[in-house]
Amino acid sequence: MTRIAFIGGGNMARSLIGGLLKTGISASAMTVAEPRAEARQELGRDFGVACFAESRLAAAEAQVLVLAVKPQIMPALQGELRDTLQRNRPMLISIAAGVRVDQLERWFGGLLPIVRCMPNTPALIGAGATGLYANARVSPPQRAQAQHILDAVGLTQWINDEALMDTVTAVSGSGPAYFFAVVEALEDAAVAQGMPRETARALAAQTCLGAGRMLTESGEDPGELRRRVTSPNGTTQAALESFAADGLPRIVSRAVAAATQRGVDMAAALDNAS
Ligand SMILES: NC(=O)C1=CN([C@@H]2O[C@H](COP(=O)(O)OP(=O)(O)OC[C@H]3O[C@@H](n4cnc5c(N)ncnc54)[C@H](O)[C@@H]3O)[C@@H](O)[C@H]2O)C=CC1
Ligand SMILES: O=C(O)[C@@H]1CCC=N1
Repeated sequence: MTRIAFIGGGNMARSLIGGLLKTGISASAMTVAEPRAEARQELGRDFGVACFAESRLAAAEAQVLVLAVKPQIMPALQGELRDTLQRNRPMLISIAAGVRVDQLERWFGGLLPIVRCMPNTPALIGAGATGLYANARVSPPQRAQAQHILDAVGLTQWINDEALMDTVTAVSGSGPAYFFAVVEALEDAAVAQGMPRETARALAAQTCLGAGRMLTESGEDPGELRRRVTSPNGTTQAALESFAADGLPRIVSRAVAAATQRGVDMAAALDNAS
């Protein structure tokens, strides 16, 4: 039985643990390191996993360590985990935004198999999207193991060029927030025209779900799906022309560039701090 230790028991770790339990992995195969006593209690109560305040205790028997702390905390884990990593040589799976494989190798040891991945919050409901990148030390069975862990919470895509992991973060990692922001704006626009907020929210949210399902279930190109909604000189065309006049593609591409750059900058700040 592969033993998996989660270092950090926050939102993303909870979604992965919940997903893995649903795939049939036993709670006894998982441990969690989490400094907050209340969070440890909740993890034990909700999932039946053993929780520890100290990382080295949670990691002691694990073949896989999922590093699920905030990027800024990552360098501090090296002291807590050094002995365990030297003894067991587990595979590390980092889900931290921005943090590069060469940084993880510097902090935790260059000989370790390391997978850098970027999930997103829909993982909480099993509808996540994750990009994964592996260093050369990850064996084919370990690659399959890493994929199995992330498959438990949604779709996975391997990325061969690590530089594109910051793009993954900017597209699917942060992406749910973009759609929430569009739904908020749609809702506000409807309210401004006199619609009750509850009705506006229900219509906007269900439209987001319906469009997402058509995209993922029909196999059709998004452009084709858009054209099918757009009657010549109809209402959709009026809205899309307004989007085009306001430069929607440029707005989106600038936002994605800003998010990508922030990931790069976050990693650079860790270089300077560690
Ligand atoms: N929230 C999001 O949309 C996404 C977040 N991520 C990444 O996932 C990571 C975790 O994010 P969340 O789960 O949202 O954060 P979170 O704040 O919910 O969880 C982090 C947990 O780590 C714990 N922690 C702090 N110091 C620790 C230590 N020394 N040892 C063990 N645990 C420690 C904290 O108490 C907290 O419970 C971050 O690196 C983030 O970049 C990745 C994809 C999406
Ligand atoms: O905003 C962030 O930095 C994290 C990474 C992706 C989603 N949330």
